[in-house]
Amino acid sequence: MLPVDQAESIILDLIQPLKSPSDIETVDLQDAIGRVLASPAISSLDFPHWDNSAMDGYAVRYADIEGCTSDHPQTLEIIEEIPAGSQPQYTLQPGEAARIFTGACLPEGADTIVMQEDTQRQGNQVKIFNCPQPQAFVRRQGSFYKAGDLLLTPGILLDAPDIAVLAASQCVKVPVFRRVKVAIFSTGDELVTPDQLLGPGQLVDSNSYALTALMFKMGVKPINLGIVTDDPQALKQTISQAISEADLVLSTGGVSVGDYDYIEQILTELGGKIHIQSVAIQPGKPLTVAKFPHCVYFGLPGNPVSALVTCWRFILPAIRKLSGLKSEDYQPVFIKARSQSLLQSKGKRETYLWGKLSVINGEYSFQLAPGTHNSANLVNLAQTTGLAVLPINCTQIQAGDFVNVLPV
Ligand SMILES: Nc1nc2c(c(=O)[nH]1)N[C@H]1C(S)=C(S)[C@@H](COP(=O)(O)OP(=O)(O)OC[C@H]3O[C@@H](n4cnc5c(N)ncnc54)[C@H](O)[C@@H]3O)O[C@H]1N2
Ligand code: MOO
Ligand SMILES: [Mg+2]
Repeated sequence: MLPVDQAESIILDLIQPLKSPSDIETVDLQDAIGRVLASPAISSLDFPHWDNSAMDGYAVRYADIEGCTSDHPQTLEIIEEIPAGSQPQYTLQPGEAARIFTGACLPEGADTIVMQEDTQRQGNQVKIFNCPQPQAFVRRQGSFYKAGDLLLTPGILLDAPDIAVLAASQCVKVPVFRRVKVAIFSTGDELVTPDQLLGPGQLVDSNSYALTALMFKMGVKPINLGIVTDDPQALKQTISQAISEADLVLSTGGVSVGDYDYIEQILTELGGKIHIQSVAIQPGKPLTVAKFPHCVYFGLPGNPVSALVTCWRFILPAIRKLSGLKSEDYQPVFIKARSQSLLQSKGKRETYLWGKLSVINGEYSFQLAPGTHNSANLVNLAQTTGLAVLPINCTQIQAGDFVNVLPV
């Protein structure tokens, strides 16, 4: 049994991120949310695009108003009005001001903005009662960003602020990495689909639904291959199809030591190189990982909790790496949270207990799911938002103590 951290590095080493030109596609800006940027974004525009006002008020020459106060106001002649989106017509001369609004271009000759609240207008004149700092409220062209500099680095997950940046730089077609393709199927003679009648000894396939849902959430393209019986021929056919169509394959079941557990044998027959056979993780021990030339195969355990836990712990970082995300964004992140109850483990394998990660009084808190913690019990897995991790040899974490939690 491999320790969990070793299994994690083996898996991440097997994953080659998308990077070839054929892995890049162009999407419309409004479809780029949640995608990974594939090329540097560089704008030909300065930000701000021109010197402009940060306030509604008056554009002035600082030298004209220096030292003025409410007792000794300065009076200036208003020569024009500049709303946002218009082009100033005049150059300010000594003793002149321009009425200006937030976002409007600064006229030539002006260097400072006086906010409206510090002024009083009288016809074509304005009295200035308070002298701001020189250059006050002037947003200089290029002071946020200079045209030609790097705006967004490749390998970032595009979120709402990034979309705003791309929109502002008029990037309407965005180069992104293609969606990762993940084939999913469940194995087992006992399995039926949720809409089928349940016969004696049968069980509903929940794994392929859980994994497909998780893949949708990750923004990958799931290829759902349904249920395959514990028949070596049928399995071989589905596995061949899966490894030819997908970047990653997730199957569940058939990876333990039972007479009907054929996955590892078939992977070997098909030319896969087995890198992992079992991991010291509870639940999820018989995780099987094999490498094919263009695909990594994950044989996840059939027990529903084992399937999801191994997926959360190992597959999601692998998908993030494959998607083209940078190292700091694909590694799993654990949060120290105060456990609300006693956490227990047999101590033999790194143990993952499911529950709710939340913030209570400004502090992360872990609430263990009530009921049986058994890899076959998916009922109390509902609404899980975190997995508390008890390292090997740690048999207890007391209520009120801190525990590492993997948010899921
Ligand atoms: N002698 C041993 N037996 C087992 C060991 C072991 O070390 N020695 N390991 C146990 C552990 S731990 C796990 S985990 C399971 C893994 O078994 P498999 O991956 O071979 O999965 P199956 O045997 O096919 O099924 C296990 C269990 O899960 C149910 N199942 C399967 N597929 C689904 C599905 N799609 N949706 C819902 N439930 C599913 C299946 O009916 C079984 O109950 O092996 C232990 N045995
Ligand atoms: O590894 Mo199994 O998942 O303990 O039941
Ligand atoms: Mg089995």
